Amino acid sequence: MDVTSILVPSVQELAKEPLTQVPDRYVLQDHETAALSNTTSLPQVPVIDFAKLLSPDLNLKGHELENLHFACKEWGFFQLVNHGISSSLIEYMKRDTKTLYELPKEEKKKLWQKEGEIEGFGQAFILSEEQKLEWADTFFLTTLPPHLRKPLIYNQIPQTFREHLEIYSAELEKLAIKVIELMANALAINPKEMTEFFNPGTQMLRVNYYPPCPQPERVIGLKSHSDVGGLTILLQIGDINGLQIRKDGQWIPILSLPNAFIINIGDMLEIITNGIYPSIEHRATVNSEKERISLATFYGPNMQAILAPAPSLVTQETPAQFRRISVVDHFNGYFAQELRGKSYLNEMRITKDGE
Ligand SMILES: O=C(O)CCC(=O)C(=O)O
Ligand SMILES: [Fe+2]
Repeated sequence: MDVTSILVPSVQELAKEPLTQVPDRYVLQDHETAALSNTTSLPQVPVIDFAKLLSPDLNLKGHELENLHFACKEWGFFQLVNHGISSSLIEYMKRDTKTLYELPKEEKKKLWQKEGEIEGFGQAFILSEEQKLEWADTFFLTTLPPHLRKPLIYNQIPQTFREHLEIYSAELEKLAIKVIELMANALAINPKEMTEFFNPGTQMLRVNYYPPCPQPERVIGLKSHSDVGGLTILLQIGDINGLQIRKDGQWIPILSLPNAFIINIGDMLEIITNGIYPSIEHRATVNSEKERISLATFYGPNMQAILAPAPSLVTQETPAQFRRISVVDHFNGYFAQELRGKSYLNEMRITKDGE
C-alpha cells in the first residue's frame, strides 16, 4: 500500500485544556453532526450466536444460519455472542488498549505517525489543511501478515500489549475466516469461493480514542463511512456507546452488549458477495462527559488478490455489480480520498449501461 495523510495534533491533548468552545477546525455543518433523534423506538442490530452456528444440531445451526443471512443482507451489521474468544484475553486487550492512551506524552511521541505514513498515533484520510477534523485520535497498525508490519511502530508498542496482540490477532483471524465460511454457507455457495480471497488475509487494527468534548453536538468522532475491507470485528472497550449505523435513512445507535463483538461487512466483501451483503455506513458520536475507546480489527483479502464477485453469485438474473480491481489498487484508492459515506465503493459499480 502506498498511502499517506497530513499530520494532525492530538485531540486527547486538546481536550485536556479548559475549553468551552471547540476550535473551528473541528466544527462541522449541522447535517454532518449527530444530533440525536428519539432513540427509544428504534430497532437494534441482530444478535448472532456463534455457538449455535457451530452446533452439531443441524436444526439449531440451520436456523442461526438463516439469522446470519438476514443480518448480513438487511443490516450489514450484527453483534456476535458466544464467539469463543476467551474473556481473559479480551480483558487484557481492553486494559492494554486503555494503557496505550495513558502512555506519557514522550512515549506516545515515539509512536506518532511519521511523515508519509499512516501507522501509529494520528489520523488517516486527511488530505488538506482546510479539511474539518474529527474529535478523536486513532492508533493504526498492520498486524497480519507479519511481513507487512511496520517495524518502526510495531516493535515500539509496549511489550505486554504486543504479547497479547499477537494472540488476539491470530484468534481474530481464525474467527474472521470462520465467519466468512459461514456466510458462504448462508449464501449456499462453496466456501472456497469466498475464503480463497483471504489466503492469507490482511489484518489491520485501529484503536479509536474519543475524548469528552465541550460541544459534542458541533463535532463528530468519526465521519460517516463504510469500512474498506472484508470483515470488521469491533470491541467497544467500556460501556459508553457512540457508534451509529445508517439504516433506511435513519441513524441507529448500537448498544454494545457486554462480551459481544460488533461485526460488519466491508466494501470488499460487498464486492465478493456481488452486493448481496452490503457494507453499511456508520459513524461515531462523542459526548461531553466521558472518553470512549473502541478497538476495530479489519480483516481484508490478500494484497495479491484481484477482487471480483464470487462466480456462483454472478448469473444471468444477477449480473456482476462491480468491476474487477486489485486489492492493492482498491486500498490505495480508498485511502486517497476523504471518508465520505460509500462514495469510493460506488465508483466501482457497473452501471446499467455496462459502464
Ligand atoms: O468507534 C466505533 O465504534 C467505530 C469505529 C469504526 O467505525 C472504525 O474504526 O472504522
Ligand atoms: Fe468503521
